[in-house]
Amino acid sequence: MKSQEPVISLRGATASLGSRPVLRGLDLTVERGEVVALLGPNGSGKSTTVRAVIGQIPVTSGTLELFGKPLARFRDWRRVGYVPQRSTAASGVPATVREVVSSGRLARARLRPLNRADKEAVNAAMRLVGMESRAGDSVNALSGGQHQRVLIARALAGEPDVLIMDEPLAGVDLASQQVLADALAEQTRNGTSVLLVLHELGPLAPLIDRAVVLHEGRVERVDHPERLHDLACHPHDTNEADPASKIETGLLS
Ligand SMILES: Nc1ncnc2c1ncn2[C@@H]1O[C@H](COP(=O)(O)OP(=O)(O)OP(=O)(O)O)[C@@H](O)[C@H]1O
Repeated sequence: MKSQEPVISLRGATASLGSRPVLRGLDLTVERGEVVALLGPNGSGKSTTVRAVIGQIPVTSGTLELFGKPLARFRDWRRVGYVPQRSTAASGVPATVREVVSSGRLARARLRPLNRADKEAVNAAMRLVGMESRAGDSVNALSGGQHQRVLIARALAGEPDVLIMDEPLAGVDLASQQVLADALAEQTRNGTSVLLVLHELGPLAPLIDRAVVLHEGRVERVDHPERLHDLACHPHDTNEADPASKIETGLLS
């Protein structure tokens, strides 16, 4: 692979849910080592975009490439870590935190028992999100924010080259948000690329290289997060005629 090839490349992508067209010609690129936030109002297609990228929703026209390969030929899923939109790690299954996080290592271990390197990666992932002391606890005994930490640790345990996360901070208290922001900062320092859906930039703002704002299944605007942050905090600085002024009306809240 050439190093210039983007980690994720969507060109003119369209996708539908049932009979409803949701992505309507979406262009999105995540370069190596880049952190890209997807923003936009409810229903603009953010979740659909990330689910299309991981192959859960078919792209009906346009192109989608991962690490320079068309999705249909992409096999190296261990390079991809995915944290779905808020769900619980538990689902009634009596698993411990360590077991759930270890499941994120399976694609790397390929059915052989976890070796020492695998176990170290699992411990490191739990440590990174501040859950190492809860390793032996049942995930059924965790709070919502702790579940979210475990799901992120599960994705990190596979040591992915790209992390794709759908609203990773939803329902997470401020202290946990900061723990997760620090964990992600550590990952990105190591060169991991990130695509994440956010409603608020919050403590992740300093990590984000590019914010992509969707509207009705297309990219409405691409900007540096500081500019969006300024608009959200000082909406009166914006010009009514400027499409940027739309940013204040709930795109970041
Ligand atoms: N299963 C489904 N069948 C039909 N339409 C759906 C389905 N799921 C979602 N949609 C519609 O697809 C559109 C895009 O949804 P999507 O979840 O991608 O938006 P989003 O930007 O992630 O929204 P949110 O901020 O609310 O999470 C919405 O109009 C939604 O109503």
